[in-house]
Amino acid sequence: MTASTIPLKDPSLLTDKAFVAGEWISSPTGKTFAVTDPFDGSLIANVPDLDRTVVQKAIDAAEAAQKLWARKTAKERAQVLKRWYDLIVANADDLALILTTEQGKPLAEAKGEVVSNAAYLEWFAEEAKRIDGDIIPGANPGQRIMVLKQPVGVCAAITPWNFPNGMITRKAGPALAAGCSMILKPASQTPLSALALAVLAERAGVPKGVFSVVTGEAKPIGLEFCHNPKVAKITFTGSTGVGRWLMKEAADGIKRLSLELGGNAPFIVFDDADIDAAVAGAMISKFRNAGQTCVCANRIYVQESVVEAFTEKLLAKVSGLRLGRGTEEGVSQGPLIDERAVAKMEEHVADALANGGRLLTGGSKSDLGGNFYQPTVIAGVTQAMKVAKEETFAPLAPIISFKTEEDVIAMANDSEFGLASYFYARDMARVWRVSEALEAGMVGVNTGMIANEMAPFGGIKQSGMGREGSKYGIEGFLELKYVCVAGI
Ligand SMILES: NC(=O)C1=CN([C@@H]2O[C@H](COP(=O)(O)OP(=O)(O)OC[C@H]3O[C@@H](n4cnc5c(N)ncnc54)[C@H](OP(=O)(O)O)[C@@H]3O)[C@@H](O)[C@H]2O)C=CC1
Ligand SMILES: O=C(O)[C@H](O)CS(=O)(=O)O
Repeated sequence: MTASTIPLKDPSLLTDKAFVAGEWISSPTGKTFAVTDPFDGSLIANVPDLDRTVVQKAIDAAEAAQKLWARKTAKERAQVLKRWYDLIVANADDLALILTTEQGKPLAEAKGEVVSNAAYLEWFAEEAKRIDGDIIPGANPGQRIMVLKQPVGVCAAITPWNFPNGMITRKAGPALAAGCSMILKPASQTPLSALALAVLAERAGVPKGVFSVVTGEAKPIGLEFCHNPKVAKITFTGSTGVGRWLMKEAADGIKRLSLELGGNAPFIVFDDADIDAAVAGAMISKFRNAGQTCVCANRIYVQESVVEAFTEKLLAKVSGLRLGRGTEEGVSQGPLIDERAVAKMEEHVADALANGGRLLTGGSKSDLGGNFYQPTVIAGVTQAMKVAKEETFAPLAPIISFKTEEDVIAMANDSEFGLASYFYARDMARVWRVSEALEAGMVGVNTGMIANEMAPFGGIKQSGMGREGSKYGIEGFLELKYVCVAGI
């Protein structure tokens, strides 16, 4: 679909201009890059490929604007964020259509992403009013220790293509609530959702310079974010490789970092589990966004005595998945984002089959062509296979059977990643033991869906640092200042 053929109720939400320092700009150098529909590769729009001088301008404006923004009362900032939230919800159908066109996921999922993540703006609008400091008794009778919480300052955000809308409100919500400003670099495959959010931010009354969207080549923009002394913090969602690179580059300036990186989530089904519920959870956790979420079940461990029953029921559900254009009624799986994603899926399937895995369904590209790959289930998978070690980020469900609780915990924790994990069990003692033993920032017990604005989303190990959502989510955008008040 091209920009002009997307049937939007409000066509002004779709823009091919970047939003810098409160102005909508074309590329000063004339350089642009193409945004295409992953369904058929058709051109949607060309957006500015901005160079570092424009990014510097956005940072300068963010620095000036932040000081004024931080001086507003929490209630004033909350009102702006709440208006932004209301506008997103009111325009959710259009935002979902833009999202599906540039990213490929089914429209219902896109709308779910838009609305459930707009909730982070609403949540943090409320949290803005609860950034409480502290008074601590002093070291002697004439002293008091006063603890203030102040905004970190100018924040740079980098977001991925798999949640082109939701990852932005998750970062902007706490940042703006805390009194920070933000310059966002969205993924080059999906910048149109970010720009549409900027249209609504402007309408909501976010002051000029407080929120900018810079589009362009990742590395120069990333370098500017890391080396510009005016940037106090970088918040990133994406691959562990890029997260590691940002950490190194930002080290000289000792910048604050929040990193939501890759995962390799174990999904464990114990013999006392409700098998139907476990299958439902596995379907949502594995196949949402065609397997392209950082919290996707990557390795499905099933206890020996229930592996046959679980697999049979899972296959029945997988056979009901329908591939197609995300805007078509009844489609549950869109295309993968690009050829690179298809190649990784092919590599993991080939490796599993070459090493003794048994293909139960799928295993090849779909007849639809392009970047469509069939939902695939492979049984007889082992810890040695690539699929057990690396994030597939595609619709591959590998089944690994296990004997004991001890064995499966060891296998689940045998990973450098520690983002999400899931397990299904009914024995309460087991629920406590396993929840505590899994090395992950998040554990879903008898559920395949764990993210919402009230919960602290984030990982341990090489899955990153910092949390998004909940009362903890604002902490990464605040500094503590201690004031020693003497002479009392
Ligand atoms: N945790 C998560 O949610 C995600 C994890 N991933 C994992 O990463 C794999 C690869 O996906 P990919 O899209 O390449 O992820 P990347 O980490 O490359 O991209 C994520 C974001 O980082 C930007 N980026 C890339 N390189 C730099 C850089 N040097 N400096 C600053 N920004 C940079 C990208 O920009 P640009 O688009 O312009 O390259 C994009 O905005 C996936 O298969 C998956 O395993 C991917 C996406 C999200
Ligand atoms: O991939 C991600 O960043 C998350 O999985 C998105 S969600 O699970 O929070 O929707």
